[in-house]
Amino acid sequence: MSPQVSMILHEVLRLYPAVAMLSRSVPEDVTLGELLLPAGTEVSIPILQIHRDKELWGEDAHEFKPERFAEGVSKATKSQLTFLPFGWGHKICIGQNFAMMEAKMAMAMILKRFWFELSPTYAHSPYSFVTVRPQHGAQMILHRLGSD
Ligand code: HEM
Repeated sequence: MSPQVSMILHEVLRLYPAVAMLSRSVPEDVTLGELLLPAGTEVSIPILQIHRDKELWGEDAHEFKPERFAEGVSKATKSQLTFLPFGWGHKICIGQNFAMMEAKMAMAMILKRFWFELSPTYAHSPYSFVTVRPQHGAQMILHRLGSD
């Protein structure tokens, strides 16, 4: 499948990361720059805020622009840890490659048979309840290809 699909999926995961916030607990005293984190400290990693930070992503951080990822994730992030839809480190999502492949296959199967558009009943209201999801669902209208 074309690289454009990966770019689109990455941009969707940037704006709407399924997991909005991660936490880690510090097992032993750690010094981060001038900061001392004593053992037992809970650290939150605000993925959603990092993904939408204008200092990191530019003034258009809230806009849907898949072309940011035209040259891959490391170019888009300037090799910084600013794109974390699957987490990072030793607990990184074990299913990330599978999930990307699955999404591309599902897309290919749909696009082979249909074109689709958002239903006028759709109200854009993403919210985070365990995972980030559309609060009122995502109603689509599917048109069978070649039927009109
Ligand atoms: C778009 C789809 C998915 C997203 C956005 C996602 C995201 C995440 C995130 C953020 C974490 C936490 C990583 C961390 O703490 O650094 C995680 C962990 C995990 N994910 Fe996924 N995931 C997805 C799909 C999947 C799939 C398809 C599987 C299995 C087939 C899977 C299996 C796991 C497992 C087992 C962990 C725990 C890893 C550990 O604690 O060592 N995920 N995922």
